[in-house]
Amino acid sequence: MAAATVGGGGLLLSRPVTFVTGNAKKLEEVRAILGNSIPFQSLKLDLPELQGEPEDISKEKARLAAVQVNGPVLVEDTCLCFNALKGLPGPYIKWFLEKIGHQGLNNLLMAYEDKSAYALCAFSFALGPNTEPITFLGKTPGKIVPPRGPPDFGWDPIFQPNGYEQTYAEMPKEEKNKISHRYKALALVKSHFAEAEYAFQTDASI
Ligand SMILES: O=P(O)(O)OP(=O)(O)OP(=O)(O)OC[C@H]1O[C@@H](n2cnc3c(O)ncnc32)[C@H](O)[C@@H]1O
Ligand SMILES: [Mg+2]
Repeated sequence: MAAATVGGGGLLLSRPVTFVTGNAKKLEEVRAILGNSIPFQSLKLDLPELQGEPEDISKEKARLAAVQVNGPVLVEDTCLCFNALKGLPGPYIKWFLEKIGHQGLNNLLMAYEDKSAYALCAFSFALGPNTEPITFLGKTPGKIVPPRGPPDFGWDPIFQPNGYEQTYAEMPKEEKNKISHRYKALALVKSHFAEAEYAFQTDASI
């Protein structure tokens, strides 16, 4: 069993939460943003790239991860959505980026005045296999610009958040982590964990 109720209304989880991702940069940011607020371990696993609406993709990712881990899991799926293209590439940004790169993504918007976009992060948490995942969304609006800054992480060089002169790539990491789509979604994850009062069974308590 993945979880049991404990005194005080909290849930006792049989294992620590596993954050499943194949992306080292994501993991780095999640670690930096969460600090010690939620104890988790990570598992490098390339889950299938699914199709559909961001929230549904994230939930399905959590279901697949929970089966693999056989315990509580956290996953996330990130979208980069162009308003002129009605939200595309959205969840398909990974392949668009891989195939056409930063310049190609700029070119997609050449026919449009509107360069506005938003970064969307959908975290899903599942207590274990056969449990319905809960999803937390974080969204940061901005615009698509010609690449500026170190090309360390995905599309960071072409995304300039509203209210900033710098792209995500040009900003100090701490600054990105205060305003990012990932930060906003994780703030909701943290609140959920605080409210749910999950307790984690350690070896000592088994
Ligand atoms: O294993 P998972 O967690 O799925 O990792 P992934 O790299 O496959 O990630 P996604 O499926 O969420 O695809 C999102 C794409 O956007 C990129 N990406 C995700 N977050 C980003 C961020 O904050 N800044 C820039 N690029 C990002 C990422 O490198 C992918 O190319
Ligand atoms: Mg992926």
